[in-house]
Amino acid sequence: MEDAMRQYIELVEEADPSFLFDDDDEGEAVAATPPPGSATSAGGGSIFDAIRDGRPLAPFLPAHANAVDEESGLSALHLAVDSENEGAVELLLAARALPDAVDPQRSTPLHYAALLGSVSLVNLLLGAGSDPAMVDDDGKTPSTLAQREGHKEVAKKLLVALAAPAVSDGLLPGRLPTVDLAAWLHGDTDTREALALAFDEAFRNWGFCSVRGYEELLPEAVITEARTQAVEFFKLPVDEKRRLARVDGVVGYLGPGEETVSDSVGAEAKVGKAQGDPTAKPPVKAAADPVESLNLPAYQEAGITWEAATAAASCPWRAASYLPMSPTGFGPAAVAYFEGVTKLMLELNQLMEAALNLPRDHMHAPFERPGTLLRFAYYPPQPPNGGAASATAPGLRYGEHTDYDGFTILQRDGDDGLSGGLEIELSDGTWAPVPSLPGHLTINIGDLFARWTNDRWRATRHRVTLPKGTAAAAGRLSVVYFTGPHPDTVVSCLPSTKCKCLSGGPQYPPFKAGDHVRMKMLAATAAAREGTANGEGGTLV
Ligand SMILES: O=C(O)CCC(=O)C(=O)O
Ligand SMILES: [Fe+2]
Repeated sequence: MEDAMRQYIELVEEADPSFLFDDDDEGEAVAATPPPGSATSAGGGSIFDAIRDGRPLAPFLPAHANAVDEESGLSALHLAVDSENEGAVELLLAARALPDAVDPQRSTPLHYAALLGSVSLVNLLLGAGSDPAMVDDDGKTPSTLAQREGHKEVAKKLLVALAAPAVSDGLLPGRLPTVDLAAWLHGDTDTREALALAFDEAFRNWGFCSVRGYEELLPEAVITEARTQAVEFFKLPVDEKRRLARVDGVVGYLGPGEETVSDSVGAEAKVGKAQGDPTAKPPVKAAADPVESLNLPAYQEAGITWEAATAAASCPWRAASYLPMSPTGFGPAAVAYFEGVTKLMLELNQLMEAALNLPRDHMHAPFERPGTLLRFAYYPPQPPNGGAASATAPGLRYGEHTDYDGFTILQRDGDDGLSGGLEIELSDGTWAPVPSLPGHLTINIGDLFARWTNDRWRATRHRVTLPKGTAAAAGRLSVVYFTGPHPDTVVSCLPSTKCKCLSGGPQYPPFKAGDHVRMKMLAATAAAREGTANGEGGTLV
């Protein structure tokens, strides 16, 4: 095994979850700021001259560790890396030079090291906490540059670092593991192997990851159009939206308070592990969720025959009365989104096959006619004190829950690097925000995948909190694609040595995908149907 890979595995094994997602600084570029005074020493010349000439840096440190050359806009660290002066790089980092200073093109020292293809410089910088996810003005990460230049070893190291939680000294803020789909689609065998490994570790440790590089499957313009149309839809008078409520009150339009997602926790207990499910926790006390949603399912309603969802023409909810007449653009925009995000799902399934060493195309048959649900969720503005959030769960927009099915592909507000309220439960029971970054989707898995993988992968509990202060006055839109196999699929432990089913370990009894998902959906909407929710409830058609 490659050294980089071994190091990565060691890092992941040592990682402490409690440091993940402490994302105050997530994604922020740290501008290289010159220290007060000049970067010139009495000893002659500047720190930049000393680096260029290979002279001792001691007279300039630590005072000028973050000096910026006025002419070029480069930090001392940029220059030291560019000069391949490892000694200077070490001294600067030890003197607390900012590892992610940016030059006028927003390139970091790690971009420089990647372009040079220097393994040792990349190691030094990553070790000092350089962020491999930083993008320059051209939207390139260091790993993209290394790949472009044919520096395979460096590219692989950076890809693995990108997907791994930042652990360095355990005190630095962590980040959501990130998987670059473009690298998966176009990378060589080594690259794909590294990504599959990272994918497995992400779901094994956190149950969540971030995905980028999906543009060729799901273009940004399609996302924007779907979001724009959905926002217009939710502005419609409530009577008009209610026309899209469905007879069973489980899918279609659900008004504010008609869902209590935390009621779904534990609803799957009936299909629990024969030996007892050690991860099952008692259901949390339910409060109706102040959210309204339009849910476009592939299969849930009796009487609707499921047709192949990968072909837009036969998408089951397209011809049915699921879609609003107004705004007129919403239907086509939803179909375009559905097509793109379904392609994305199929790639994630292939990553899953590689990650779990499953036979190639193992996921193909169950997903040929997948049981998906496309959900547009709108969290209306709330008064700053938490208003409509109920007394039992003040400050929540969407209660604690695990998702029900396969991959959840979440597109949410947030070009600001903030979480927008999404939080996950860490293994010590504390909650941590999940940063949302431009050009990234958040992926997590639901209980069905956790069971299918015999709990190798985690269905992590999460919730949406109400932002504090005036931010609560802004509405919030999420576009969520719940993926899953055809409802008739019998789910029993995947034939992967990684899932320990082949060796006869404890397993869940087989269950039907559709039964499981349906049970959870019914549980989440039961209170509204029975008229006990504290929301306004609604007349179902
Ligand atoms: O809106 C979000 O950020 C998350 C929504 C969610 O967890 C869900 O719809 O299952
Ligand atoms: Fe969720």
